Amino acid sequence: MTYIGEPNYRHGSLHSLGVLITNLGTPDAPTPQALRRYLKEFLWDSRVVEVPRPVWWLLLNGLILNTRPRQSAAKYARIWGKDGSPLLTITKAQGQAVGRRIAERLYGPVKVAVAMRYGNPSIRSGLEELRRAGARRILVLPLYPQYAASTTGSTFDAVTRALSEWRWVPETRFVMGYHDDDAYIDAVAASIREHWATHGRGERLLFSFHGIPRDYLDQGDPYHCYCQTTARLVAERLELPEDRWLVSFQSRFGKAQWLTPYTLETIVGLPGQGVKSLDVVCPGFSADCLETLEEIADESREAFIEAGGERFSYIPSLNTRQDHTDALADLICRHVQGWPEADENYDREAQREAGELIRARALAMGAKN
Ligand SMILES: C=CC1=C(C)c2cc3[nH]c(cc4nc(cc5[nH]c(cc1n2)c(C)c5CCC(=O)O)C(CCC(=O)O)=C4C)c(C)c3C=C
Ligand SMILES: [Fe+2]
Ligand SMILES: [Fe+2]
Repeated sequence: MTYIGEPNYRHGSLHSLGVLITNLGTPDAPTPQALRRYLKEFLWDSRVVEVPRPVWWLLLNGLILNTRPRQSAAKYARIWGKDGSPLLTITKAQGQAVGRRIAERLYGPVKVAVAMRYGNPSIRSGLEELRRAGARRILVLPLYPQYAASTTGSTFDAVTRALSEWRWVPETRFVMGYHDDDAYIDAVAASIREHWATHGRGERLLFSFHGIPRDYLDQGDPYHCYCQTTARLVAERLELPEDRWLVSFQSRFGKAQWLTPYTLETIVGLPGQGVKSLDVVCPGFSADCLETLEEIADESREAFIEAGGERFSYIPSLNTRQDHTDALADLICRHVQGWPEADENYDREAQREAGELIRARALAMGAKN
């Protein structure tokens, strides 16, 4: 085994704090070939599909990867922007905005890198970017407000797997979720209030979260609980009566039972109950992506209107809203507490001088740098 090392390390180098901001990932292009590559990596993750490997290998390679890439590519083509996949473009912009905000708030040097759990830029390349910037302490922030083993847990696996190949393993911390974080809840509530002020208010507000198999909840995954808590807290902030809001779960994959009620069934059932205007918000997605732009804003809207609904309004994800950036920056600043770069007594000049001294001593003792 050869570990990734620091052959050119200069004694006394100024160490920095690294922040790795991650999201799920997206194909490189809206084509069947790119989708095949992306789905192969994504759906082979045993945190995502827990079916025994030999059975799943046959199903995935014999059936799913021969049909789904084409269908999904057509959906991606509908939302693809001039700079690529919205999920990637938005996550990169979030990384830059959060980087600027934490550089103002932290005392020592800090580097932010953006990475995707599947596809590009990979977790490995994001960590490498941080290593090159001298990050000896790394905070990982997966942009999933509600912890799920299949998202946050899987990101933990990928990060620790990559770091296990490093010679000099950095101090590492993870943000495992922020479903009830005050600033996050406030930002979601503010985005809804602003949407209502501009577009008017529907008779009901539906909180739609990505689903997971029902069995994962039964095995102890806290995701379902966290989604319910987020929705309740936002509804409380908005002072919405109980009968004005609902929670549902979207994007079911495969034949097994997933978390219910299903979003599509809920949406098409509402006009029959007399609900003709509906607002939908997806607080589990920190960036707009296929699941919000295509499945909710397009497909679900059509289904609602076809079922007799009159007005359907999708409330965008928090994306690069200032209050979202501030909430994420605040989360980072709280999680790096106790690390020197976050300490108000951190003195950049003193660190640099100490570095010079160490380097001079190392040279005097015959080290090569
Ligand atoms: C926000 C949290 C998410 C959870 C939880 C989640 C679980 C989960 N997803 C699949 C299968 C697919 N998801 C796909 C797309 C997708 N999923 C999320 C987020 C969560 N997934 C996002 C943000 C996206 C969009 C990515 C983008 O490029 O815009 C897809 C790919 C698209 C498709 O072919 O339909 C699949 C497949 C499972 C099986 C699962 C839990 C076990
Ligand atoms: Fe998903
Ligand atoms: Fe629960």
